[in-house]
Amino acid sequence: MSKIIVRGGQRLTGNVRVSGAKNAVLPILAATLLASEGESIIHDVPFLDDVMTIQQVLAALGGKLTYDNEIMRISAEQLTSYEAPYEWVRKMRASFLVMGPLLARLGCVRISLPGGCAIGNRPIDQHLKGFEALGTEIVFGQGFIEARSAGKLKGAKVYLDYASVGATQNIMMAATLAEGVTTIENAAKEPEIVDLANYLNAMGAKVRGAGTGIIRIEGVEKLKGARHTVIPDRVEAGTFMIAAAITGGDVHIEGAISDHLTPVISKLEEMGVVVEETDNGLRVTAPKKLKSVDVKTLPYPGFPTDMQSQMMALLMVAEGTSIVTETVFENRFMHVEEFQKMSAQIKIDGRTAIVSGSTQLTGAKVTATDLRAGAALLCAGLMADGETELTGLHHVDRGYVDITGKLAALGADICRVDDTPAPAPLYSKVLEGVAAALEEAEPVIVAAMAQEPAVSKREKEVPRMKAQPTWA
Ligand SMILES: CC(=O)N[C@H]1[C@@H](OP(=O)(O)OP(=O)(O)OC[C@H]2O[C@@H](n3ccc(=O)[nH]c3=O)[C@H](O)[C@@H]2O)O[C@H](CO)[C@@H](O)[C@@H]1O
Ligand SMILES: C=C(OP(=O)(O)O)C(=O)O
Repeated sequence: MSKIIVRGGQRLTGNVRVSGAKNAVLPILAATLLASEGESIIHDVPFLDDVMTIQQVLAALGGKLTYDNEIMRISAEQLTSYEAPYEWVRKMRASFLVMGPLLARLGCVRISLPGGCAIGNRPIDQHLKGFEALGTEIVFGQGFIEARSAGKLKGAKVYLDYASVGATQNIMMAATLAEGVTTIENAAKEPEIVDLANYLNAMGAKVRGAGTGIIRIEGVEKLKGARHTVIPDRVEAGTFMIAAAITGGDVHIEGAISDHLTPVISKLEEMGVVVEETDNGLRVTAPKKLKSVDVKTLPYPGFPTDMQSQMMALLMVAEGTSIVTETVFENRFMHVEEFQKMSAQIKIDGRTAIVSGSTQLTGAKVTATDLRAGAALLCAGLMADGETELTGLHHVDRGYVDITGKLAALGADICRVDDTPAPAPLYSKVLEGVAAALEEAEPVIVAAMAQEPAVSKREKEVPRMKAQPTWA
């Protein structure tokens, strides 16, 4: 079983570069499916398992992709399937974001119900409500959904009952090619929504108001591939801010955008941490003793739920008692049991956790119960007495680029032990192998194609769906 081993007690110092944002790049890669012409070139694409997953989904739909040096090139001119396969969609919730683009491009989609971190029920009713308002008929199968529209989608007014990030993104993408104007009311305001809107507009879309509660999308005839650079990951940046603070360190977080981190910065400052803006990031300096604070997670610009567990790690060592309230996901305290193995004093009462501070944490064998929980346990391990051994690394690999290497470069006593080679490099080797094999086989394939009868040639020129919708 792969594990990360951290020995606590090292003060972190130095510079760490933040990678492109997972939660921005995934919807942007889904949106590349909207381009019926030209190639999209996406910069700062982080090397993450989730990125590999969406890459598989796009390839299964007919997208042609290359990925090198954090740059992904995608051509989706000829989609060959309307079906997002179960094997990939079950792995990651964000795969569901191909539904909007496929409806907009093809007028039909078959998609499995999404998986992802088990932090709550995570329904998709708001996504579907939006698609229905745009003129889509939706049928539920066993574990999957089929949806179709009788022609182009039609612009409509959509009011979201909850400012859902994913629903806002999915509906926004679907509306870009709809006839007429769509407004999304009570839209999510996260920076990742703004980043997606910027990319869509670069493709030729007309999206206004992203980052506010009302987004207006005027449908256009078609979209073209575009070049875009993904925003830095505010959750990764926030995680390193906590890592710096918990060790009483002095760390420069290169690429961190202060505006995206306002709630995290203000809570850290209340605790006594000094956060200074620099030309290209944030410098975090922490005193030895920190004060307790209360934290309540909320949609942006409130305190992010994706930073709740890391913040809790810090509160465990601050002086005094803190109250943490999780309002976004109903089951996002699973890390508490793991923290308790490290001697944390935390009581849970419904959606509230009461954290007693000034704890001398002790190293233990712990498991990442979700992506952010894994990072939070590493933060706790950085100042625990003795050795902490973290397993469940498949969660961490979904969303952090080489967190072990980055922490080690800041002075942490940390290492990763993989039974099998780490999944990401292995994957790239497979891709390299496939690319090399294809290159070698190309003359043979071309020759074989030239000998095929005329009827097959015609089929090749007209991209066909792999399967037909049940109503076709
Ligand atoms: C890939 C990605 O970007 N993931 C982020 C995204 O997830 P995601 O887009 O799934 O989060 P949402 O904003 O949709 O979910 C927030 C809340 O809305 C509820 N809800 C959502 C959709 C719906 O149709 N009905 C409904 O009731 C959810 O159950 C949850 O309680 O935003 C979350 C909230 O900031 C983050 O924690 C995730 O890291
Ligand atoms: C919950 C998260 O991701 P996802 O929505 O993909 O499960 C996260 O990034 O913390």
